[in-house]
Amino acid sequence: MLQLPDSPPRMKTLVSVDESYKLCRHLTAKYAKTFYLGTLLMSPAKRQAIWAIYAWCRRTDELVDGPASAITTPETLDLWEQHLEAMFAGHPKENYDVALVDAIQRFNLDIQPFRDMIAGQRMDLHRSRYQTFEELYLYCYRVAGTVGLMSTAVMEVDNTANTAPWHQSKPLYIPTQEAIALGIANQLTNILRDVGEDARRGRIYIPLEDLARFNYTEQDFCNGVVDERWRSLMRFQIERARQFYTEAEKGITHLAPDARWPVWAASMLYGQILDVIERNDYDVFSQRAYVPQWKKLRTLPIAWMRSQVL
Ligand SMILES: CC(C)=CCC/C(C)=C/CC/C(C)=C/CC/C(C)=C/[C@@H]1[C@@H](COP(=O)(O)OP(=O)(O)O)[C@]1(C)CC/C=C(\C)CC/C=C(\C)CCC=C(C)C
Ligand SMILES: [Mn+2]
Repeated sequence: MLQLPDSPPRMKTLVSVDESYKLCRHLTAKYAKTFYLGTLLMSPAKRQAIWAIYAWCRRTDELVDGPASAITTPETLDLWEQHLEAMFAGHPKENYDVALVDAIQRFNLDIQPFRDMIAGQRMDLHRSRYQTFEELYLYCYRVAGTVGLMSTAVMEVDNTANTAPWHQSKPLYIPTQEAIALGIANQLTNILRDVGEDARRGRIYIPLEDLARFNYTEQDFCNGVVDERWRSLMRFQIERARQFYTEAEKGITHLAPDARWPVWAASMLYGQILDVIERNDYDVFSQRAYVPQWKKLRTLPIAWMRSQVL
């Protein structure tokens, strides 16, 4: 269980940078098999930084979603935000933070996406319904689009085109919108995969305006009704998520060459969850869409090909 300590001791002795990266690596490997696989395709410095970011994001999410979430209050998140400010000032408070402080300095990370992520977790404290897609989009930007921004800063953009004389008039393209789009696509996928789990916790992330459009009620949702209305509604949601994957994938070619394969892999692997939902005939209430390991491994060479030619 991940938990924020009530009041950290003043002069706590923390682990070394290497030890801290190891902790972050273990956490990533344990909680995020798909992302972990993607990070193994990166250069050592980049993969370590992504583990540190992952660990911070996961621990932030656990505050509102984990086993001890019942005792999380807005003040808990205020304290978490103070720890964040301290990290960006170079002062880690906990063992996991040591690696993130190192990554912040190495990659000159911006604090704003981290603050926005906390704002997204605050939404989970007091909201369990979204009326429109615009409202859901803001939530998705905060909890996931921000991860795209954090990760892009680590993976770096391709600046080779700008150093070649024949490209000098071409401005450096930073694929910010595409990075956010991949975060949104992943989060929409998460939402569709976790419908059953969220319904049991009284949460509906699918916009209520979409439920109404397909004549499907909140009561149907809470009862886990899978019928033609639900299938049409899910087809619509899946199509929307895929549009974000398509937008995101156009940006991959603008990333540094060594980052393209892991990002193609992460995008394709996460997108396959949508294929499984379709194969399960859209029943996300009683079964969890799961991509088997052998299928994930089979995807890696295809992702590599795309990273070379697209
Ligand atoms: C130009 C271009 C395409 C650049 C690529 C940018 C890029 C790498 C984008 C990826 C963005 C990404 C991995 C987003 C993750 C979204 C996500 C899964 C968010 C989860 C939120 C809350 O959901 P929920 O509570 O419903 O989910 P659980 O059931 O609890 O899982 C999060 C849990 C918020 C916290 C996010 C994470 C823990 C994931 C962080 C992931 C990374 C840092 C890994 C990035 C991976 C690679 C391979 C670069
Ligand atoms: Mn969560």
